[in-house]
Amino acid sequence: MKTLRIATRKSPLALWQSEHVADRLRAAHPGLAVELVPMSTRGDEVLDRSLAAIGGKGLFLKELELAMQRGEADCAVHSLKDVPMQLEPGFALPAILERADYADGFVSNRFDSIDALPTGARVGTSSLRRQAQLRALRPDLELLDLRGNVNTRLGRLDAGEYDAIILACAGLQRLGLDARIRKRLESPYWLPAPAQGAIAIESREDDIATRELCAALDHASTRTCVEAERAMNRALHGSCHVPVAAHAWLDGEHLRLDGQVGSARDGRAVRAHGEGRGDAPECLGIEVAQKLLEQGAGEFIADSLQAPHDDAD
Ligand SMILES: NCc1[nH]cc(CCC(=O)O)c1CC(=O)O
Repeated sequence: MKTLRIATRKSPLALWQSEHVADRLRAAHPGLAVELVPMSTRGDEVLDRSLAAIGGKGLFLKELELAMQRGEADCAVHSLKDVPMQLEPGFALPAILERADYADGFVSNRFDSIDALPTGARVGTSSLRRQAQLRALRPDLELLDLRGNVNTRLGRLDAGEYDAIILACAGLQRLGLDARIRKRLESPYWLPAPAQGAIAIESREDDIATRELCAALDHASTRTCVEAERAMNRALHGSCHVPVAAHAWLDGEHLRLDGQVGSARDGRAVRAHGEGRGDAPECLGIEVAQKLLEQGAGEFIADSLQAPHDDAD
C-alpha cells in the first residue's frame, strides 16, 4: 500500500484524534504515507434536533463507512464510546489504542465541584447517563440540553448559558484544554460511558492489508477492558440511548467491572460489580449486566427508550 487514507469528522477533537493515529501509523510503518480525508456527517450538521430523532449516534459513522465502501478511504478514526455496540456488517475494529483518561470532568467558570453548586444551578448536558448521575447526587439542579462539539459546548458555558457542564477529561486533554477541568468525577459517585477515553480505528472487514497495518496500534489490555464495558452495554440493550455507565480495569490478569444504570428522570439507580479473568471480558460484561437486570435495570432502560430524548454523550 502506498498511501493509507483516514476518513475523519471535522471537529477539532476528531481531527486531533485522526492526526494522532496518522502519526502513530507513520512511526510504526516507516515509509508509509498517511493522509486524512475530512468529512462532514449528519450528526455534526443537524444540531437543532436530538440525535435520537435523526437516527442515533451511528450517524457519526455512516458517512465515513460509505467513504470506505466507495474506496475513497481505507479506515476511519472514532472515539470508541460513540461507536454503536453492534458494528455495521462488513466492518471491523482492527485497532483500539491505549486508553487515555477515562473519567468525566466537571467544568465551570465559577464553581469547584458538583457539591459546590448553589441550589437550582443550571447544568448543561444532553447525555442521559450524565443527567441520571447528576439527578442522583443533586435533585435540585436544573438540567439543560447541550449538544455540539467540545469547543461549542465550552463556548456556550462561557456565554453564561450554564453554571457548569460535564465533559470527558480525555477530549479536553487532547485539545490542550486540561485547565478547564475543575474536578475529575470518579467512582464511587460517578462512572464514565462504556469505552470512554479509547480511540478506535475502523476498516472494511475484507481489507486485510489495512487491518494488518492498523493492528500495530492495538493495545491489548485496553481492548480487554472496553470489551467488558461494551458487552455489558450490549447485554443491557445495546443502544446509546440509555443511561448506562461502565468502567473496567485490569489488575494483572484479573479484570474488574463496575456498571450502573440510572434514571435521568428521578435519579434512582442500580449498580453492580463483577470480577473475572482477563481472557473472558465478554462473559464478565454479560454477568454484570445480568446483576443489573436482577436489580431492576430493565425499568430504567424501558423508560429511557420511551421518552423522546437526546442521547449525546
Ligand atoms: N460524544 C462526544 C464525545 N465523544 C468522545 C468524547 C471525548 C473523548 C473520549 O471519550 O475518548 C466526547 C466529548 C465528551 O463526551 O466530552
